[in-house]
Amino acid sequence: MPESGRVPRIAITMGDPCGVGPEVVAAALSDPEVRRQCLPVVIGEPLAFRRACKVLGVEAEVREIRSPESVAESSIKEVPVYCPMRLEERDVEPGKPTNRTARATISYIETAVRMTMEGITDAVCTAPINKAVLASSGFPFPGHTEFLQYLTGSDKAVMMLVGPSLRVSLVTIHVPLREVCSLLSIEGITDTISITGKALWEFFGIESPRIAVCGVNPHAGEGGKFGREETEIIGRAVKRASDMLPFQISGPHPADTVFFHACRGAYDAVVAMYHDQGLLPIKLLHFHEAVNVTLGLPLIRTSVDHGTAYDIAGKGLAHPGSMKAAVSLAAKMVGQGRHRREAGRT
Ligand SMILES: NC(=O)c1ccc[n+]([C@@H]2O[C@H](COP(=O)([O-])OP(=O)(O)OC[C@H]3O[C@@H](n4cnc5c(N)ncnc54)[C@H](O)[C@@H]3O)[C@@H](O)[C@H]2O)c1
Ligand SMILES: N[C@H](C(=O)O)[C@H](O)COP(=O)(O)O
Repeated sequence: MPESGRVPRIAITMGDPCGVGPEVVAAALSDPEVRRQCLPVVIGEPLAFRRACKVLGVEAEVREIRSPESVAESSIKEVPVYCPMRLEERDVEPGKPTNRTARATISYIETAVRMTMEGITDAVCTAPINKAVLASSGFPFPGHTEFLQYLTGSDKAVMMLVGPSLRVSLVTIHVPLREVCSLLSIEGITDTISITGKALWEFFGIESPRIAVCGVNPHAGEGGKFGREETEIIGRAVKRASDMLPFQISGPHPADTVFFHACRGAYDAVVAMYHDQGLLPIKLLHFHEAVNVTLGLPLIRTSVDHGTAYDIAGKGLAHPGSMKAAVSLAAKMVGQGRHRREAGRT
């Protein structure tokens, strides 16, 4: 079947098997609406997935597949699970990861990316990893975003969180607050605006994206009195991006009010300067329904808006809303991307 006709195949990584990942994946895949939109393949440990199904009372037909290609043979009723690295019971105990758990977690991401780059699957959707656990096992990347940039050989990856009424992209991602201002550059901000606008057009069906860019200081610097980043860096990036790109770009806006207007429909996305500036408003409004999307890669990647939540892992308490939304958005992005490519050919 041609790529354009097939139901989107989504490689869903289980994330840390000791976190809430297995539960939210199992719950999401038991939702008929999610299943209608895609053919999923779970990349992770079957022990953890079966345990999650049991805790939730989900009756899933779990089929372990021996090779990634076998996903194509799955029936609509089954949940194919591919396991690139076997673990034992002691490695998947909720809240108690081991070094082997960390290595397996990394192998799930590598496998999902490889499958998608090879065209076996159409998108990657990831359940949460624990960054501190991975770091203590020697993993050199701060999170998925930076690892995916490395695995796909991309120049830049942009983190965008997508909620029902707000989309937010970040200029800096997993860095200490004290380093943020020294990491802001005209080029970096311009590239973030550019990648954001292109993604809004390609994957979200927005013909002429409206992008608001935040300042970093109180009142966007108050004309230089509260900081000069707005006049010397951010304002120049907004000017350069407006000259170069076919989008409606404005700013620097005071960050304390721009999100209020954005979530009421004034903008299609807000570009924030640092992690909590952008993620705080969206998680406040949309925790359990927002999706983390990585832009700038040669593949589609979505993820949940929450972490491993060890405090509730294995108890059947984790809200699956963000995981459902992440799978669903990945499928929609596959469809919208195909639509744009096909329209470009006609
Ligand atoms: N997509 C990802 O891989 C991702 C996203 C965010 C955080 N993390 C990582 O997760 C780890 C823990 O991070 P954290 O403690 O800051 O955030 P967290 O999201 O794991 O937990 C924060 C709070 O929210 C609750 N919570 C989280 N998910 C929930 C859900 N689905 N349903 C109900 N309650 C939920 C937790 O119980 C906790 O009280 C860190 O290593 C962090 O880096 C990973
Ligand atoms: N910054 C994200 C959040 O707070 O939701 C989260 O840490 C996930 O990041 P990666 O997708 O890079 O793992």
